[in-house]
Amino acid sequence: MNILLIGCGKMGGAMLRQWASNDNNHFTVADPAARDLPKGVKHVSKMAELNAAEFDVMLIAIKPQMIADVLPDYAFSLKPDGCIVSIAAGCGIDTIVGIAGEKAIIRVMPNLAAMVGLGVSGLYANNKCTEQQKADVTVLIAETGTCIQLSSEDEIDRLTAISGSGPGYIFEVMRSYMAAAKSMGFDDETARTLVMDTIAGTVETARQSPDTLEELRNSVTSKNGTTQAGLEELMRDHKLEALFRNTVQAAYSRAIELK
Ligand SMILES: NC(=O)C1=CN([C@@H]2O[C@H](COP(=O)(O)OP(=O)(O)OC[C@H]3O[C@@H](n4cnc5c(N)ncnc54)[C@H](OP(=O)(O)O)[C@@H]3O)[C@@H](O)[C@H]2O)C=CC1
Ligand SMILES: O=C(O)[C@@H]1CCC=N1
Repeated sequence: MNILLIGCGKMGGAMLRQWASNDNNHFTVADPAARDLPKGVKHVSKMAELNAAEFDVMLIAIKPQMIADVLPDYAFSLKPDGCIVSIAAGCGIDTIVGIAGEKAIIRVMPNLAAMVGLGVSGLYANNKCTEQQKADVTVLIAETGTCIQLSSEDEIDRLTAISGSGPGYIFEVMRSYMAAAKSMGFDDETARTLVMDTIAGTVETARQSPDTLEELRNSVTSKNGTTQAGLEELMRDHKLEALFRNTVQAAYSRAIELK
């Protein structure tokens, strides 16, 4: 497929790094700021430099607030049977239709772990998309990690609040955990290793185990031991659960505002 990537910042760039290693597709990046693009990727700074080229897929990876300004310039470079894929948070299919007209449109919500091929994305296609388009875009997204098919657009906004923004929450949890390790006297490097290896090992243990997370947590917790003492603080008044619920609700509300 001939793919135009509009916006190649943190997220578009992360996905492009995975895609560029596969020769099946040809990429053109439209982004005035793009630097150090992978070998074989074409670059334009503005629409006029496309020289009337047409694309099978136009992938929108600019900030949602910019779409109304930027997309009209590029909308004509989509082939008549082409497909628009948007990874923008919130920005709904109706908004894209309002700018680009009735088209095959797929919303995808990836996350930053796509950078290392361990992303998780949700995908929702409108009813103008053919089965072939859905299959082609699913294969493309699956090159960056897990791809989950969604049956309503609202699910994309809810998934954004969990996995799209998720790496941001987890980086902050890691940062706080590491600050706690440093307060115990560990230097920066040791604290980082202790926290990252504990989290990576815990995730892998959970992946490989048939047990529930509650059972796994209990298997660490000796009666009257150290973990019990720590968890009594962490779980006091269910504050952690409430904090996560409020966190994802705030992110979901923002996705709705961005529509
Ligand atoms: N970051 C993330 O983890 C995730 C982001 N997303 C979505 O991805 C989209 C991009 O986010 P993110 O990558 O974080 O943002 P970035 O700001 O890193 O990337 C956007 C890129 O678009 C460029 N740009 C600005 N104006 C234009 C233009 N007129 N034409 C082409 N490109 C332009 C920007 O350049 P400049 O910097 O010079 O303005 C930048 O390189 C958003 O819609 C966001 O909702 C989705 C999931 C996860
Ligand atoms: O914060 C944002 O709006 C984007 C969408 C999900 C992650 N980053």
